[in-house]
Amino acid sequence: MAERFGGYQNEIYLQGLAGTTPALSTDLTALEESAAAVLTPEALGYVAGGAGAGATMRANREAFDRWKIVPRMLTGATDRDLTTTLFGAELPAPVLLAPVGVQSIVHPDGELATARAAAGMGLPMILSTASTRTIEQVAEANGDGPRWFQLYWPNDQDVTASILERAHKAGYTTLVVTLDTWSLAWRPRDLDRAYLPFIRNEGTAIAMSDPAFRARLAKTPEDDAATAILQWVGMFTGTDHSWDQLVVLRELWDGPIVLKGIQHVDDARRAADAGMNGVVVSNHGGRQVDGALGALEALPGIAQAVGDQLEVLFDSGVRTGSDVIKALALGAKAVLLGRPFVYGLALGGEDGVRHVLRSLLADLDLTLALAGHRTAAALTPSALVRG
Ligand SMILES: Cc1cc2nc3c(=O)[nH]c(=O)nc-3n(C[C@H](O)[C@H](O)[C@H](O)COP(=O)(O)O)c2cc1C
Ligand SMILES: O=C(O)C(=O)c1ccccc1
Repeated sequence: MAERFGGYQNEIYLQGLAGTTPALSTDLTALEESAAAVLTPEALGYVAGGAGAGATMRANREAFDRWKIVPRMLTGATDRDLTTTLFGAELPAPVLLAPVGVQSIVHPDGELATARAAAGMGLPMILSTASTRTIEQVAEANGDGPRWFQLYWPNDQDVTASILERAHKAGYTTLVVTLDTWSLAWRPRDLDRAYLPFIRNEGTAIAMSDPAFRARLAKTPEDDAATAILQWVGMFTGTDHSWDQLVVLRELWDGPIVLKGIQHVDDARRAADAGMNGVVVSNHGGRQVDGALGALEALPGIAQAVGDQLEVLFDSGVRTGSDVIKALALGAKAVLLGRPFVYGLALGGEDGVRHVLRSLLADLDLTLALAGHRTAAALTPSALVRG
């Protein structure tokens, strides 16, 4: 029988009989405000901030608000099935943890806490290239949980090859190549504080522990951190690539490859033509092109064009169970959860991330049921109306 994620609701009410209420809100949209009380202004600005004037961050939410669920009655939705299959692996629910760099700025356990919480739920964690722990440390914390690796594509092929080899050896199964952040956007909340985590050596652990990266340095990062950091910035940011170069990654990675940051139908088609296995329809949570369309607006066209050839995933603005339902109904196979789990991490470490995931899945399970659907995988646009 499928796992009953909605059970978290009963658990919370029963704990209430013993006088206990949840340590963190069950309203994931409220967590940013709670996290503001525990984070430094720099870390909060980095996580919550977006590009430019924040128009695309707002557009992400507005795009969800434009679609409404039309609930159906007496459909026999008592026993739900949230499972989905991605690249041959069954997931308990259509949710992954988005790649988020520099997690030590919000909690000392950083990516290790996230890896433990994700493994406990059986949901894939996507480890960022800008992690504050090494590929191997996160794999160990993740144990037998599913794990994917996100690549910020270096401009050095030996370093790329070395990082991908390490990820493969450490049991990361799927490669996510992020295309929309080859350079950081104009982000006023960070600029006004002159705050950039990785020039303070936060989020560079993977490169600093990499033999190919270290071979490029005259002195070790331990002896000369400043030079190593500049080398990191030059190698991992500022270089765009081209569609032709994807063949290199195909040669270096023996497993599914997913392109993240796809927003145009033609780019989704090019991904399919280039032999890629999936795309994440995403605008990076409004952190890159201010004025770009809400990510959900891009989803239906892309799903229609390539959904039969590629796994179409989605992120940017997912906050509730109904958001997940909308994205699935509009053609996503699964969604990536971003900022909400980072706030959970900030507020409660591993327990905080687990609470956020359990809350989202309980909300998804109950909302799916009450909207009259038994399985998440069978959702179609007919579950929605544009209002
Ligand atoms: C603090 C922060 C760091 C991020 N770091 C990365 C990263 O290292 N690699 C990546 O592909 N995406 C990164 N992202 C983008 C997320 O993977 C995801 O696309 C985004 O958070 C979705 O938007 P949402 O959080 O508003 O739902 C980051 C997002 C945030 C908020
Ligand atoms: O801040 C981001 O959105 C992001 O993707 C990133 C890029 C480089 C290092 C850390 C995070």
